[in-house]
Amino acid sequence: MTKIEMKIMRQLCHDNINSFMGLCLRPNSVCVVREFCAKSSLMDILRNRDLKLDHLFIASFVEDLIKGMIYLHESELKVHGNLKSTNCLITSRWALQVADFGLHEIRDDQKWDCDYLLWQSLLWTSPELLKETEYGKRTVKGTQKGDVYAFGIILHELITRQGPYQLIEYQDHTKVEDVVRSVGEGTCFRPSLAGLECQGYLMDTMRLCWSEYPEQRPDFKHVIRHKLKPMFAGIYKRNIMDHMVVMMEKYQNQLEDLVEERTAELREEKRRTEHLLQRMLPKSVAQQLLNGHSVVPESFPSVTIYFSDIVGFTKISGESTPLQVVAFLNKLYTLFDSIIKQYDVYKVETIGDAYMVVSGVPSYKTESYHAEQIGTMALHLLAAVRDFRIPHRPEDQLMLRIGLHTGSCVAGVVGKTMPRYCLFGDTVNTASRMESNGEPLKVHCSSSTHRVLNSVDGFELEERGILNIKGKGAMTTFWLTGRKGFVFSPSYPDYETEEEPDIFPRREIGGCSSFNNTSAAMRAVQNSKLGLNRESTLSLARPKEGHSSILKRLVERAKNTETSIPAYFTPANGVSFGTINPLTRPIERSSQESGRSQASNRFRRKTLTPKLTRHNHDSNGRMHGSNGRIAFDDEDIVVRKRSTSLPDGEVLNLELLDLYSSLSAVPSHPPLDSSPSFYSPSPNPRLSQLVDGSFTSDSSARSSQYPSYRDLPEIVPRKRSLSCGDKLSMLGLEEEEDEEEEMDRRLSNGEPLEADSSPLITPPPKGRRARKPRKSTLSLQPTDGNVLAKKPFWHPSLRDKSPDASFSSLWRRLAKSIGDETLEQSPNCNRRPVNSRQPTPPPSSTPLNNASEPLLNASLMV
Ligand SMILES: Nc1nc2c(ncn2[C@@H]2O[C@H](COP(=O)(O)OP(=O)(O)OP(=O)(O)O)[C@@H](O)[C@H]2O)c(=O)[nH]1
Ligand SMILES: [Mg+2]
Repeated sequence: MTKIEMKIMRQLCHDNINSFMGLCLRPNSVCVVREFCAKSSLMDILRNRDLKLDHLFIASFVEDLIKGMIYLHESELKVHGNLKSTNCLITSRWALQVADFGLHEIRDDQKWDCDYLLWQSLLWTSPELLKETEYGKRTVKGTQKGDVYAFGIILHELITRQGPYQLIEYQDHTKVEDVVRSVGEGTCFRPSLAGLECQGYLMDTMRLCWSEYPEQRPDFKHVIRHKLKPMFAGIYKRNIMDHMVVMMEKYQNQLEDLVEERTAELREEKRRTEHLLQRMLPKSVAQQLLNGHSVVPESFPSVTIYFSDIVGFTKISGESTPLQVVAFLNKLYTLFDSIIKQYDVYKVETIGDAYMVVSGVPSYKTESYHAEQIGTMALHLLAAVRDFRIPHRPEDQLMLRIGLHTGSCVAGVVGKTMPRYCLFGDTVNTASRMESNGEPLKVHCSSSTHRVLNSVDGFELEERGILNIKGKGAMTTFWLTGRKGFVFSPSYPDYETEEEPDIFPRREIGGCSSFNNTSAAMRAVQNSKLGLNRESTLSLARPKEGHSSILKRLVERAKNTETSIPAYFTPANGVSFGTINPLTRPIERSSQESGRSQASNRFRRKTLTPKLTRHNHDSNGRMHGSNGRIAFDDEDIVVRKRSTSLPDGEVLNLELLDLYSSLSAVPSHPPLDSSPSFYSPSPNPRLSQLVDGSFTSDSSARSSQYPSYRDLPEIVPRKRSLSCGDKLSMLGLEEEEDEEEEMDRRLSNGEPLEADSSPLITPPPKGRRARKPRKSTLSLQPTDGNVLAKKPFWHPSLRDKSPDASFSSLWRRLAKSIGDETLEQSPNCNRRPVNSRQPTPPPSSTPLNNASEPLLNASLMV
């Protein structure tokens, strides 16, 4: 039985049927050898969220599946018996092929690696077959109605992309088993249609296909194909070859988008890393490290250093929980950080309650400038601390002691694991001594700082007297009490709503997080006269070429929420407000660009509303003979006839396709009339209309690039080029249309459809390989006996088939690759169809030219 079945299987030949080669028997397993499909299974494709499948892809898969199943059901095999999305394979050219049919006797003993796989494989099995097989304990041949049931489940999968019964997330068998048992119990448990975004006819078809009673399920050829006809309208509008080119282009564009998105993510990660580094080290130093340079220690002549410490911190910590201490210090240092941002200073470090800041490092200006920055900052911090409340001890006044000193120092990076930018020299010690010998809520400074501050306008200093400083001896020191003209408000920013560092929380990509709480930030600015961090808010605003879609979206979003952000510049430390609108320019630019596809960029110089001029058209608007023209104001582009089936060997003008698709964002224009010049309402269809030789208005094709199923027209008058499997050579074009119309009429009148007297697929003559009529656009041409020679390499009839991959050459490759394994099938069997239009190349001269892509796939069955 199996041998006969295999013979039949080997004779099957259809673009949508995966070729079966034979079996390879091993001691404990049987390998099925079949054609390899580069893009793996439909289930894998649907699960891959990176792949955007628009309705054209889905419709094309459905159409291929239906064609394959019609062929299979009309073949001698009659039944698939194992239809599921893992057995619908996708070729490198995005054609769907039905695989793993038949051989139920061999599968009967199949062992599953785990229970999940067993139960999962039953999700496509109809209730009556579940009962018959006792939930997969036995394998049966299956039935055509069972295949239809499986098709219904696959259709649902195609729409939801969430696996059969939307169980994509469940990887344990219990849930899957529950579902299978519910189906088997005959309770009409089926995938949910609630909230499904698809048109009514799709849901109807699904419901019909998975009817509880097999006799209520429709057949593929007459009912399913007819019911789903509106879905294929998009495909038929183009001919299959145009469609394939468009599909491949779309795939390519998707890949480009994906690369762009990933690049944007990478860029963002890099930005975060750099940002993190820049928070740990001064910017210039971080940049040197990022550039791979070592940082040489640098000496600075006269910098001013600030030290502060909390008086009684040890006592406070002793009386508090560690978490309270962390919360307290976090609140305090967030406040400090927000203040010091306004000054030209660098925060060196915090050690416990100690806070160290320097001005003059790593970029040095003048002695007085740096002393002035630190002096003003110290007064500002002191003012803020007076009003500061310890969160868990609101009654206590925080006692901060501040010390300043001016002098020379050396700065450099120490350590490799956690590199730190440190200051060295006696100036650091002296500044620390000034702090430790100071008094709470006072700024204590050395004589050198006093000298410099005295030279700057407005600083008020009082001599403290002579102090014996440990390790230094007697020193005259001073109190910095204020600065004339500067009133530091005791209020401080609402640090709880202050912008958070965007390196740790992954909230928004692209630096928009700074604006997340715009109003809070503005409030903070107004309350405290503090500025926003211009640096971080502007980081997104750098214009850059080739915005990724993620960035485009972000910029668009930012634009929508955009407000003028008051930004505070500190020429006089806290007196003036300005307004910046950092995002405006780049947004304008990116939003203009976002509306266009990449292809459009190439044609940007052309006007976006091209005038099409028809040439050689008749009164019906049909185009004759040679080329049409598109006039772009002053430029003419020749529209070539679709070339692939033309005897003069013209080629499809892909550039033009690109151009047309690039114009898809152009708003619609009035439909065509018969005047010689008109506007293009929708570019892509226009091309297909041009090449098809007829002009009709086409509204459905104006939909966006990824329309939902709702966008599909309910009923679209069939206007199509013929596709593979159509019996055009026998019927002629008109007969084909008549047959369709007749079927439409009968179905709409509720008349039964009797078996087709002229089947699309001629049943294979007994003992001979089925001959499949291959037509498509070729049939529009006078057959000259060697039409195949004119087929381009991507012609559907050649999809995934090496022209030289005759069975014998495949067999030789297989035999070579598996050595002396037993092969069930005779290699001498000639698989070339008797009436094949392509002469069979002699086996000896058959080059194995497709070696880079394996053509065989051996799936293991234990
Ligand atoms: N790329 C590629 N992947 C394949 C091919 N055939 C199968 N696969 C992968 O292997 C998975 C499992 O396929 P099979 O081994 O046939 O198992 P199954 O379809 O779940 O079960 P049965 O066919 O009933 O044995 C598929 O989902 C694909 O991911 C192929 O031709 N090409
Ligand atoms: Mg399989």
